[in-house]
Amino acid sequence: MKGLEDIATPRRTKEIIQRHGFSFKKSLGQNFLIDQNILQKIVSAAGLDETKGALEIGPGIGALTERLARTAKCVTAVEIDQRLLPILGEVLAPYERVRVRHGDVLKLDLKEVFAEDFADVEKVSVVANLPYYVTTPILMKLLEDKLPLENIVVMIQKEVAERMAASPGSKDYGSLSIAVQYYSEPELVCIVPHTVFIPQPNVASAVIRLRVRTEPPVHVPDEKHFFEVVQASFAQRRKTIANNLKSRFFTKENKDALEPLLQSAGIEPSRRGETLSIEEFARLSTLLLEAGYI
Ligand SMILES: C[S@@+](CC[C@H](N)C(=O)[O-])C[C@H]1O[C@@H](n2cnc3c(N)ncnc32)[C@H](O)[C@@H]1O
Repeated sequence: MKGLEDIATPRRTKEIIQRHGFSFKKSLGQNFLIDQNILQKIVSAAGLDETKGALEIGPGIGALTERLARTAKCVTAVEIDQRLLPILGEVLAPYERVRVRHGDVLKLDLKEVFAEDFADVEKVSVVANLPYYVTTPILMKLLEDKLPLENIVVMIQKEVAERMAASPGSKDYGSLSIAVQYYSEPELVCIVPHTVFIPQPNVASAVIRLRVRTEPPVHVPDEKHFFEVVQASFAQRRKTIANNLKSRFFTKENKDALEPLLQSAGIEPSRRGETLSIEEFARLSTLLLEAGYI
């Protein structure tokens, strides 16, 4: 917007915060962005244009929101902290296509939000600098609700981003990698230095893009059972897949049935869960279900 300094500069952010007497709440994961380049990278990674909508979670004082408002057709931003509402009302006043909703995103009916706010846009992406204390529940809610999303581009803790994008065989690969990769194709966009935030978080950060899949990469007869098998396989990382599955799904009487079943899925019983691909987990959970063990 002409004549208006961007929110995401150290000077304007401090000015807004001081003028409103705002104090950061660590318990709400409040680390605000003050760097134009990072904001540009986040918005570009989302592939927005004037036909698309953006859902932001946790707008703070609007640093990212104003960027989204300049790029997308419409923006909905959900903020839990009531103290930020008057600030957002003021700083976002120049932008017409922004709606701020007060509430906890985890309690919100997002299908309803989509129906009300995004009825006239072709595609919607979630774009956010997430509160780190609830990263995984928020992302799993977005993915499991099967919302019609194109991309999810979020700033999160670097370690969590690496786990989401990890491949089989890596130390970061686990049930979170499989859950995220079942619903999306993750890609690390960039690692972010502490200096782009006020106040600076005490963990490293990264931006990740999840391209939301229209169809999962594997077919499983029952998603709940599939994820149960995945969870069980990583229950104790040092144990073999056979031992983890025996402890979870088998009894003393029937445990000998597991090894032939693993063999028939093409999986050596001595392997560890962290070496199995999503396709192997799909085969395994289907066989376990068909044989009546789960
Ligand atoms: C890391 S800050 C990001 C602020 C702003 N987007 C920025 O980049 O400067 C996270 C924001 O999420 C808000 N928040 C925390 N928990 C939330 C929840 N459950 N639902 C909605 N917003 C939440 C916080 O109040 C804060 O404004």
